Amino acid sequence: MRIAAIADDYTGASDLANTWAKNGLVTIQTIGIPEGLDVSGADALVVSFKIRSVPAAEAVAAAIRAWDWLTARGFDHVMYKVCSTFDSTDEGNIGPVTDALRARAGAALTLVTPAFPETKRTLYKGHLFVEDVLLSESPLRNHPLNPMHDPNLVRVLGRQTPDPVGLLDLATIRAGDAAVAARLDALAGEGVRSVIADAVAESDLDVLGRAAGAMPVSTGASGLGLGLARASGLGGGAVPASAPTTGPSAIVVGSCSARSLEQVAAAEAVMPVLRLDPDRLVAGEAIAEALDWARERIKAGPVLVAASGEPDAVRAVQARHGREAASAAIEAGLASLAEGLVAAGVTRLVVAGGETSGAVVDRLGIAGFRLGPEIAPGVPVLVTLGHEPPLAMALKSGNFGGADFFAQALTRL
Ligand SMILES: Nc1ncnc2c1ncn2[C@@H]1O[C@H](COP(=O)(O)OP(=O)(O)O)[C@@H](O)[C@H]1O
Ligand SMILES: O=C(O)[C@@H](O)C(=O)COP(=O)(O)O
Repeated sequence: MRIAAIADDYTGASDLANTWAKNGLVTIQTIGIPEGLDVSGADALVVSFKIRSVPAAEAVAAAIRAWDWLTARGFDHVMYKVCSTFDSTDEGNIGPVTDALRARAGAALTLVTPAFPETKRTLYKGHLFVEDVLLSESPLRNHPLNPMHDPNLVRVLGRQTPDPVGLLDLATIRAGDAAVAARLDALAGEGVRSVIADAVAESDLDVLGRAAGAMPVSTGASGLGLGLARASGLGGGAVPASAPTTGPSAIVVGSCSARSLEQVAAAEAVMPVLRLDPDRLVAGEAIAEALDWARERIKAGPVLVAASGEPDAVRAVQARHGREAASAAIEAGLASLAEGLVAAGVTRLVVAGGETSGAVVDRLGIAGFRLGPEIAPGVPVLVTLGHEPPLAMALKSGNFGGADFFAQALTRL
């Protein structure tokens, strides 16, 4: 079974590609549909889009294009990679894309689970836990673009799709493959189209990987990816080797997630850190000065530039400028900054934040990545394909990595 994924953001794509690569699948992460890239040697392909927060019709159109491209090239199963914290709004895009891919594949059901036990995202009776608390009590309640206030994913997904959503509960999963198959048949008979699946341990994801792998499409995060990898029968490839690059390094942070804020604070002890004024960023100012500041320092060592703010400050910025406008302007500013840093010789670049990574990678015109070793669960070293000179990068999801992630990442790039 050759497996592929359509990822709704670039950090999430690198997280899944990391799971597949470290399980021995030869994996390539592409940016969009890889028209000009040779991917023939890959067991597994992750096509990255920036479609988590765009209008649903746009997300559906991109996903369907990728589905057609992947299935025409012999991929047997395609997973829609969403966030392990189910980041989405009532308008989508998890429901609309899941429905559209199911219809395109002619499938009766889609299994949906964001569980990722390695990073402490678990699902019980349809309720998503992030570490020790429900999703709605986790820092995700303050996300700048998709604040998550409801931990019951049957309900959350139910608001994103006209079709009934069912639950495959842990007891059935623990009863094994036959019990799961019987329950899925019963749910399909009741008219259910999307099934939220519990999972607390990786062994639950082995069962779900086998069930999902028997269908053409699924929706999930790295945990389901692990189950699919194990079910695929592939996995003989070498675990990615370290590929240290020399040259100046920099870190660009647009994530406002609690973990990223902690990591920026920790970096202050070990490298120069510049915190940007978000109002000036929205006004299109501040980047030229930030670039001058960074250029003066990168020959001596790494620098970090952050736009990030605490939840109250982010809400205030959004109230002044509008949520979408503020996000788009800040992302564009950070993309210009990254472009300037690479032009100034930076070859080792860490970007924190999914939307931010999308904006930066697009601006740099990167076609895809080969996978390097894991830095922290969910965050691998990425080596650019089709960029001269090659860059060593890490795209850090908002809530991943320990407090010292940034310093740690630079020792691996
Ligand atoms: N100080 C700020 N005020 C308002 N929005 C901000 C600020 N700093 C960054 N942002 C925006 O917040 C969003 C963070 O999302 P993202 O990059 O996906 O991070 P995460 O991975 O943590 O979700 C981006 O759109 C970014 O431009
Ligand atoms: O599944 C996950 O948690 C990550 O892969 C992911 O998608 C995180 O998104 P961002 O926090 O927006 O980077």
